[in-house]
Amino acid sequence: MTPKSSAPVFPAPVSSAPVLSVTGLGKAVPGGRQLFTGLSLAVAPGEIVAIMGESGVGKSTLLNLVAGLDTADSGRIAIAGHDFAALGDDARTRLRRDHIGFVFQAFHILPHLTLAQNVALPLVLADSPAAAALPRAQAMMAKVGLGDRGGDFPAQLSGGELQRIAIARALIHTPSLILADEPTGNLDPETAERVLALFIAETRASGAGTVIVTHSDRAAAVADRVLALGAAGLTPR
Ligand SMILES: Nc1ncnc2c1ncn2[C@@H]1O[C@H](COP(=O)(O)OP(=O)(O)OP(=O)(O)O)[C@@H](O)[C@H]1O
Repeated sequence: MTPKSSAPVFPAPVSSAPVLSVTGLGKAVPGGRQLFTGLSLAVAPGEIVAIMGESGVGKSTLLNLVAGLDTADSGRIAIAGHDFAALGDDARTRLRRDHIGFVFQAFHILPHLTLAQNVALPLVLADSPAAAALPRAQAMMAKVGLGDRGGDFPAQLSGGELQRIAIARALIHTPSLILADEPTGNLDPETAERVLALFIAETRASGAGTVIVTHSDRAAAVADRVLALGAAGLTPR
């Protein structure tokens, strides 16, 4: 009989290295106006950072740059220690797919897929077989209170329900970094409050670093840090 090991069981190491590191970022809009220059930001694992600022100041542009969906004029962006600029197109796509969860209006739920298939998509794109991905998607949908809707299609859902699906999809592949652009935009105040509470609870449970771009004081109030984007760059609010 094998003796029972007395070796201690160590918890997974907790790394405080930033999941997002932005250094000296500069971006001008195509017309030439400088949106920001020398902008820096570090987000630790498990940290929730809200970015606020006037309309047109460049919040969504910053999020798109961090997501690798737009290219900066200067500076450096690293996700989970990987520098975007050092990677080719395929590796950059892979980094985005594996390490980032998106709650973006532009990342619409696909209308021709069932809700479970939509939620499973990040796993399938990361080469997980559908047979394994779908049960995980169902479990994630249950967490956001939509466990019985997996076979439905997006057109059958309300705005708040769709936003919950977007949250489930953003979290299913346990990303290191979650990027959310107005996660409660377009929702009535009561639904916005519920979706926000769910989003924060799930984000906290996942341990991912999170950046939320928002105009909502309610959303900012649940963040660990609130930064204002303006002419002086990112400043504490
Ligand atoms: N492709 C583009 N061509 C020209 N200008 C652009 C382009 N994309 C964004 N802009 C401009 O860049 C500026 C910043 O836009 P962005 O969407 O990042 O602002 P924002 O702070 O997120 O605004 P809002 O709070 O209204 O969503 C705006 O003035 C916008 O018109």
